Amino acid sequence: MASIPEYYAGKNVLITGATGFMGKVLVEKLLRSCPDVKALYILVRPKAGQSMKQRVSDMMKCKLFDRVREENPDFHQKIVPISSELTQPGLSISAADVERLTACVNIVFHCAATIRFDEPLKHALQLNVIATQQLLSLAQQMHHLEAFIHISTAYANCNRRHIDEVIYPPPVEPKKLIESVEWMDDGIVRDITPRLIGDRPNTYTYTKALAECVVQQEQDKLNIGIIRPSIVGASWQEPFPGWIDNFNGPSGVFIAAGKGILRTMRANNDAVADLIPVDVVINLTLAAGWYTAVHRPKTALVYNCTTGGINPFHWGEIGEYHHVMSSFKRNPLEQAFRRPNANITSNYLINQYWILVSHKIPAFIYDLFLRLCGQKPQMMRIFNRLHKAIHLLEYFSSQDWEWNSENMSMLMGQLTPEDRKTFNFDVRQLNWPEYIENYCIGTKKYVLNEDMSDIPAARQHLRKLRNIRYAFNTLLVVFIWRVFIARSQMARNIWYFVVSLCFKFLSYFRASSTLTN
Ligand SMILES: CCCCCCCCCCCCCCCC(=O)SCCNC(=O)CCNC(=O)[C@H](O)C(C)(C)COP(=O)(O)OP(=O)(O)OC[C@H]1O[C@@H](n2cnc3c(N)ncnc32)[C@H](O)[C@@H]1OP(=O)(O)O
Ligand SMILES: NC(=O)C1=CN([C@@H]2O[C@H](COP(=O)(O)OP(=O)(O)OC[C@H]3O[C@@H](n4cnc5c(N)ncnc54)[C@H](OP(=O)(O)O)[C@@H]3O)[C@@H](O)[C@H]2O)C=CC1
Repeated sequence: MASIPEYYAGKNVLITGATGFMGKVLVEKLLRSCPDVKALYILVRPKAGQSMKQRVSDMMKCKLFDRVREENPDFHQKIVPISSELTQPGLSISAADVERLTACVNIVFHCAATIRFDEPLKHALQLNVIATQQLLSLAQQMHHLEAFIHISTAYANCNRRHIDEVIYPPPVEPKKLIESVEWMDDGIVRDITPRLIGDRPNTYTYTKALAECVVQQEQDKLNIGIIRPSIVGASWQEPFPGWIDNFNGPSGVFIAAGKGILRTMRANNDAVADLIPVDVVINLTLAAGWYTAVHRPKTALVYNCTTGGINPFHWGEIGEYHHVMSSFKRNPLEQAFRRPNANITSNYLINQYWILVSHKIPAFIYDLFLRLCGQKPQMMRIFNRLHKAIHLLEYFSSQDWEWNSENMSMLMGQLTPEDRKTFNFDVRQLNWPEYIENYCIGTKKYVLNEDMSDIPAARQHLRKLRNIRYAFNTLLVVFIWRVFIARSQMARNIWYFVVSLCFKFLSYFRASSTLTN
């Protein structure tokens, strides 16, 4: 049987979402580890005033491609951009491009989606469900298609506690919902959204569940694989540790904590923090593409791509052992607002207390200071945005899910020893403290584009912040002393009583230690 690189040799691959976080890693890994792949057709739209070509050329200059660029400087010749806006009829692919794709594509990876939690339902439906439907229709016209791999999310069924590798019945028949929403104006759809999504937290998980159902409906006509990653984080090993390029999920939280802005967050310390490195997801995806094409399973196979059941890591471990905080103290971010020191609690009231004391009051004081210096206040605005993001994420950090990941283990068993190394998705080998350290460094280097040579200056800045805190605390004690204690006879009596008690306690200890010696 062909190995994974042998299978992809000479194949034409179609990828949606190639300009996104996971899509880029998929393109890079295919080019690097399957060097004989024939061509990668990527569906790209023009965006933010940039043409499709410009976007693709910028993407290929990205540091992520350094390794493949070194190994094969002409790698870009294998990338064929196809102009496409997925929310438009026919995915707005030109007739000539449709002809080209249907004539040659052998395998499709569908990564594109809107992953925003606050996306209006109509738009989320358009992109996550209708575009998937349209892509499936296009796939059916492809004469040489061998596999269709759809990227879903492990949280598509987050309304369940135990999630098997099956496609659950959809909350509503997607076709009916699409037809009804079509004629409604945006206001009506907004009003009925909470009723529709029911016990799911957002339109993202809801539409991803519907998309799985749409994909399943084609399982008799296509060879389908569905990958369900949990919380996708920075790369573990490939192409280098710690690569990350966005603020989504935990990355934004880590950065906010590293900058000393985020000081408290609600999470269940005992719940599993089901992070999964992006390179693990992509290795599994490529292996699943190979397996689906070679073995042609009769029904769509679902792969829960998670770590919790195999090598669990808990939110409490991030807080308790301060993996994130200690990493940012060793490798501080530039111009931190305060020293990194975030507290994780599951208690709503304690969290609210810290939000007031450690977020709102410092933001108010800082904004006051900015106003006095004649500058525009900004901290309160930053905190409001942070609270909005955190509020949307807390659903995922406050609960526990159990995913069955048997298909992931089954797939691993099917690989040759060589493929198991090249396309490693064995998360038992993952060392969490080391991974989190590289993740934090990755946010500094690749998301914030900060230079590692500035670390001594950043450490100096943290020392300055610590001295400011000591000075502030001393001033506060003196102030409290002056205002509350020095002015009241009773407070003074209590104070002297406490001091004399401490003194007696100390004398007793000194005496007893002299006796034992
Ligand atoms: C030490 C403690 C550890 C505890 C750690 C717990 C982590 C618990 C993670 C669970 C995670 C589950 C994940 C499910 C797994 C999926 O299946 S899928 C993918 C997950 N999807 C996402 O994470 C998308 C979530 N993000 C959103 O929906 C939108 O960005 C938001 C949060 C609604 C904000 O929307 P918006 O106000 O329009 O703003 P947007 O333009 O997106 O960003 C505004 C600013 O906020 C920043 N920002 C965006 N996202 C974030 C963020 N997550 N955090 C902070 N800042 C952010 C942006 O950088 C931006 O800053 P500027 O560049 O303007 O300075
Ligand atoms: N990140 C995560 O934690 C997780 C992600 N997933 C799933 O993985 C997949 C990839 O996620 P990720 O890479 O993080 O997401 P990104 O947001 O980084 O990428 C989304 C991709 O979809 C493309 N896209 C969005 N809208 C359109 C459109 N209208 N027309 C054409 N292309 C469009 C984007 O293109 P453009 O650059 O033009 O915007 C981009 O390439 C998604 O299906 C997501 O549900 C699952 C679990 C967790």
